[in-house]
Amino acid sequence: MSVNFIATSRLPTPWGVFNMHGFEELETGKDHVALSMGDIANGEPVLARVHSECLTGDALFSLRCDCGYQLQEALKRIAAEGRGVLLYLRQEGRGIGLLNKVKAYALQDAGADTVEANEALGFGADMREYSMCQPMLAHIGVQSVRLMTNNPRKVDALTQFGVTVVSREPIQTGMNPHNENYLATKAGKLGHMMDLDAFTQASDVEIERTK
Ligand SMILES: Nc1nc2c(ncn2[C@@H]2O[C@H](COP(=O)(O)OP(=O)(O)OP(=O)(O)O)[C@@H](O)[C@H]2O)c(=O)[nH]1
Ligand SMILES: [Zn+2]
Repeated sequence: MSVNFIATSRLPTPWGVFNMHGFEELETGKDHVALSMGDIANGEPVLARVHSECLTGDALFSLRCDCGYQLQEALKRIAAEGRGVLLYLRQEGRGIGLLNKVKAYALQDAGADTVEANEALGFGADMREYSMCQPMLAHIGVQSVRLMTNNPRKVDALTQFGVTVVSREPIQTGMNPHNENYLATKAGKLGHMMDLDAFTQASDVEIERTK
């Protein structure tokens, strides 16, 4: 996928000030952003997260998944190193879109797991693609990454599309009673490498409110 670079701005966050780089996919018009911090163009491998949009988890505080927790954790780790990059990709619902994800959640409320729900709607378990990542990273000078992910298929897909992944760094956080089954399905059916005992839990206060 070719991308057009649009502009760079500052993005202050609770963990530090990032640079936000906006891109547009030429073929689809979809927009994506990269958040960066520090000297990412000096040739040293860059701590990186390739994060797929999850409106419910990233912005609406949903406890159904671990996305919002991973997003915060990635930004915190980058800020702690003072150097890194996060690609925020607009591939909501593993690529099926927001409203289809709401339909999938409705099927999950009735007993399906995350993979069965996608398949019942006529989609594959994971419809994302990563061809925009290499050109986005190249534009901001990143040559290789230490990728924060539990998903080995993401490492393979990025590698296939020309991104040099020198290592994988686990990012296990935000487990709570609402997403235990979801995380177990990711580990069991989607091949995520997760040690369910090593997860950081969402705080007791957050869980208490949802009983
Ligand atoms: N279709 C569908 N998409 C979901 C569901 N829960 C989360 N998502 C989407 O899944 C994407 C995140 O993918 P995950 O499978 O959680 O994790 P990953 O990106 O593959 O792997 P990590 O790098 O380890 O986080 C986001 O686009 C979410 O919107 C669900 O139940 N159904
Ligand atoms: Zn999510």
